[in-house]
Amino acid sequence: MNWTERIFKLREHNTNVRTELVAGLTTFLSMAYIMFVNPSILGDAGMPKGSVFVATCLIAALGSTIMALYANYPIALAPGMGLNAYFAYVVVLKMGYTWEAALGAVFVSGCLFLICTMLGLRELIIKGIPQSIRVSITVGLGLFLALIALKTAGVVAADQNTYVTLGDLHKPEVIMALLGFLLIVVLDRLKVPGALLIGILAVTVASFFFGGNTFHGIFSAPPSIEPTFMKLDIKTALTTGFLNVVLVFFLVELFDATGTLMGVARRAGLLVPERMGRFNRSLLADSGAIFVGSILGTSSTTAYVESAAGVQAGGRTGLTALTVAMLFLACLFIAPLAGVVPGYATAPALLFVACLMLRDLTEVQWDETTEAIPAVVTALMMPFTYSIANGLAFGFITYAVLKLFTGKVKEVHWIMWVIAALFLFKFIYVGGH
Ligand SMILES: Nc1ncnc2[nH]cnc12
Repeated sequence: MNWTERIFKLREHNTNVRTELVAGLTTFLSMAYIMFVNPSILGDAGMPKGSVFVATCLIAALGSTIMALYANYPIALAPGMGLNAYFAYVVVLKMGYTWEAALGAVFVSGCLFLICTMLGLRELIIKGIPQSIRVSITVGLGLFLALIALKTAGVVAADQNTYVTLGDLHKPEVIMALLGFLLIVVLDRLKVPGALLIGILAVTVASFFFGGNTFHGIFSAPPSIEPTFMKLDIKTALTTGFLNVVLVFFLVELFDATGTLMGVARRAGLLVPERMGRFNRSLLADSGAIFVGSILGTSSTTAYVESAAGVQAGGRTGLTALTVAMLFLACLFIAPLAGVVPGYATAPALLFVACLMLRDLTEVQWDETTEAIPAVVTALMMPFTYSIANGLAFGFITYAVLKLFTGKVKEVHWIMWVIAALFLFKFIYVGGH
């Protein structure tokens, strides 16, 4: 038996090395933007961009490797969008803390997160989440992905009066993205292997002819990680004034990662009773990555919803995540090549996956509004607040309140009351952030 079969049990999962590699490449291409976006966002907080680039690649590689080898899950990790913006624009630029102190807060929240996971608190929370909200997590992730994709493709644009509006459909990027989307749907329907990857590469090739894309070479030496390595300020992070920052990091990390893991694992058919041991391992893998990331010099690492693209391409085991890890590692040296895939080339793949994730809406109990409304609220608030954790927070609170006032208190697991109260307290005390 070869090593891939021994470690990842490919046959048991009805998959093979080729499918897993294609799935890994698909997920990687869908999330590679973080290598460039994260340094840009954290750079706004005064962090050295080159160093953040190295930290981002290293923690994505390390986190995804742990997920691959320890949990055998096809889910990749990287510093999450949302929390990086909170880190830079709220904690550093608005509240006036140093980025070193903000890294310290990520470290402390990561430790809390790991302790919480090891004590089995996360499992308890997951068991207490009602079926309707579980379903809506996948749907909400789908809507969240759709928004990211449509915005990246330029199909949806910001508007001062209406928040969102139609983008400029005459732009070559938008047209290429829309054609790429149709190409992926057709190829997938015709069961062509690697449909998503073909779509991404086709738009990338077209971008050289119609989008003004240029080639900047293949290799480059990585910058030094020294400016952010071990620069975290834990002392400030432990002061009382910093408590709410740590609390926000902790709650968003907890529910963002848990929601993503549940949603993507469910789509991969891995959230079944006989495979729950692996799910519990996946929870440990992502909590460990957060505080290691803060030591390297990046905001909170989380399971990536873009992994759903690889799952759609057939990825079912850790070999998919290991492929992503190796590609992130390689990117330390081939950043110019990775940078050649434009956002509007990966957006069609994400939009396609997003559409498929809405299928779970059929599982909502539509004739029982105390189940259906919290489910819809959860799903809607994810894209509309640009946060998976906020979607869950609104869903939990709505669920608890509706059950309380309709005489259905007994249907609610005690942990749901605790979480709903905690989120209510957070919204009242900390407000929107
Ligand atoms: N915060 C986040 N959670 C899940 N997937 C993501 N992909 C990018 N940012 C993410």
